[in-house]
Amino acid sequence: MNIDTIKEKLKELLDEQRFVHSLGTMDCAMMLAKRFDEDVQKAMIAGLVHDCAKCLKKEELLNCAFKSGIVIDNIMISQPELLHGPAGCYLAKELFGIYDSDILNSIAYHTTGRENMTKLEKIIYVADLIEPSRKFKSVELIRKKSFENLDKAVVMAMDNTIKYVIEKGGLIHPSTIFARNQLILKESGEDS
Ligand SMILES: Nc1ncnc2c1ncn2[C@@H]1O[C@H](COP(=O)(O)OP(=O)(O)O)[C@@H](O)[C@H]1O
Repeated sequence: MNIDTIKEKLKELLDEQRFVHSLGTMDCAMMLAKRFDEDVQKAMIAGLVHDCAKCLKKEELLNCAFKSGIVIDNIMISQPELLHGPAGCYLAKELFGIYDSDILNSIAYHTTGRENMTKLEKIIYVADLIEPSRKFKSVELIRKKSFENLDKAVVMAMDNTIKYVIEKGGLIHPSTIFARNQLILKESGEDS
């Protein structure tokens, strides 16, 4: 499926604001892919499709998440906003005919991140947070960092999300903690 066909189909699945966010994420993913020598087409598709399950009702969300093949844990069940990544991975295959595992994993893990993230997974994780319609306080700092050092930008993005979830009194998904620790250890040269 080409990008224009994906856009048309995606428009039917998402509300206006989420569709605009998806186009913004696609553009940022494209720029980051060029900057960090990643496959631009893959980055654009992953950025465009990453939130395709965002507007599903809870029952459908659970159903698609369980069919994705991604391990669905108790934290995800008790915070269902964490299910749209895995559910999106399933829909990406079913509705958009996407079978590239790096694209599918970038969609599946775009909310939590995980240990050993690929370059594409990091690009989608960051692009989701820095796209132009995002307006939170430290967004400009993360935008700037994302074109200088992708790993540091992922850590900054995780810090921002972790603080936000804590302020809401929510549970932090452990994959985010593992991913963040790994990237910080790598940066300080203590991961080997
Ligand atoms: N690592 C995490 N652990 C727990 N909850 C999270 C985590 N990351 C994000 N969330 C929650 O999931 C929601 C959806 O995340 P995300 O898809 O990144 O945001 P958005 O819906 O703004 O695109 C966030 O608003 C937050 O409440």
